[in-house]
Amino acid sequence: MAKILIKNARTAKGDELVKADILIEDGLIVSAGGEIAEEGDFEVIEAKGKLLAPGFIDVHVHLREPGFEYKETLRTGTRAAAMGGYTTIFAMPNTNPCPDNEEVIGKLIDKCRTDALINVGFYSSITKGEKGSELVDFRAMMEAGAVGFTDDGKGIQEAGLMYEAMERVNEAGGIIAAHCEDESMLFGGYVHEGEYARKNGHKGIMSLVEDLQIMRDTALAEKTGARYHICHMSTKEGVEILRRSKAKGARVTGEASPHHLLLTDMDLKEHGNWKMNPPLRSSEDRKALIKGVKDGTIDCIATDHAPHGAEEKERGLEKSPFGIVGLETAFPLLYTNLVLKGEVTLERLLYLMTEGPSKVFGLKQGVLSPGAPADLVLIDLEDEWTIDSEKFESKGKNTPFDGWTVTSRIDTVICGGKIVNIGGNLNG
Ligand SMILES: NC(=O)N[C@@H](CC(=O)O)C(=O)O
Ligand SMILES: [Zn+2]
Ligand SMILES: [Zn+2]
Repeated sequence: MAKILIKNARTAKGDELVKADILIEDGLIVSAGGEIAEEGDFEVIEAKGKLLAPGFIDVHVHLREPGFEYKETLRTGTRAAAMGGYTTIFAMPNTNPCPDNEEVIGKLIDKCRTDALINVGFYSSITKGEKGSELVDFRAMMEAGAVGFTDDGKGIQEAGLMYEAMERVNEAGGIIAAHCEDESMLFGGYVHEGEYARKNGHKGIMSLVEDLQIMRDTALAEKTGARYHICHMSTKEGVEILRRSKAKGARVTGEASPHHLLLTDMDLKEHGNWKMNPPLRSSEDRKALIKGVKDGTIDCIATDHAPHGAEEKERGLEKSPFGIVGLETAFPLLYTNLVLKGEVTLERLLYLMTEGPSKVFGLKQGVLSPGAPADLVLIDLEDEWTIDSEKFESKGKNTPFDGWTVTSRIDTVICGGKIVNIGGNLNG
């Protein structure tokens, strides 16, 4: 494989951008930082001061294959990811069939060889068919390549079942990623129980729906010693419980999604594109998530990219399915609205999209060190553009951010030493 030298890029160090060249060969980083002489037989990419970072890692993506190919496929979802600067994504198992056995997960891993533009990892479900009763064979699923275990889309309703799952996942050396939702506490709610729901006559979802399972599961993780990761955290109480559990030494981590970091229930509109699970919460919740992002309580940012058909999302807040897309807008939205507004540093944001998730799942990606996979992104931090969902590579156009103007654009994406996105043109 060809050698590539990227000249005159810049990396984020504290509040500064420092000049960096990077040399890659055979799909790996050979050296990074400082100046590298232009001698030898390699392709040179002139970065012209663009920001260089490890390719982004998103540990929470819905690719919808098999079973819901009209919403997304391995191909369209990984193309969307490559547009967003991602080089590694983990796909959720709420598909049909569901990867709860070696055969289904094996087929998905195989199909990625032809269909995926970037690295894809697959979660196994925790229970057979995500039905919440019979546990999968955790060891066998890990041997078949599962990156973790989740029943995402649903919470595990019984404490005893989660306890047993943690015991077995721990024995197998795996990690549970939990969608926290106590269904007995829903009472028909579909948006946050807050000001917007009250004013507009909608049924609310209490924060407790999420917090009760976070309390229960952190207690179970403390008892069992299992690796436990909280998906799409949305409440201030949840952040505080995670902070306390970490202080006790439990092996617990958490992720937050761009929409929960940027929007509140008062941003809701009467359209399905503002409906997701967990729902947009209050401004105190949003502030607590940002605090968690800054102080290290929250370990990574994950989009929870959840594409749906346009007609499904036309059914309004009450009747449309939960979920919004996120892969193609995450970095520009967060850079524009958190970094440029002084809420979070660029270095911290990048950490949460690279090394943070890499550490949670024990990956070799996510760093710019010699020997690491050459998964890289170059970003133009000055370019200003307006989000237009019609231009998405994703089949899902369901975003509340349509029409938002953002600063920064993903310019080049290299995955395993191969250029997969150059100036928005995808390769492969
Ligand atoms: N987040 C969502 O609102 N929807 C997800 C399921 C999930 O992540 O819980 C989906 O599969 O559409
Ligand atoms: Zn979920
Ligand atoms: Zn999800």
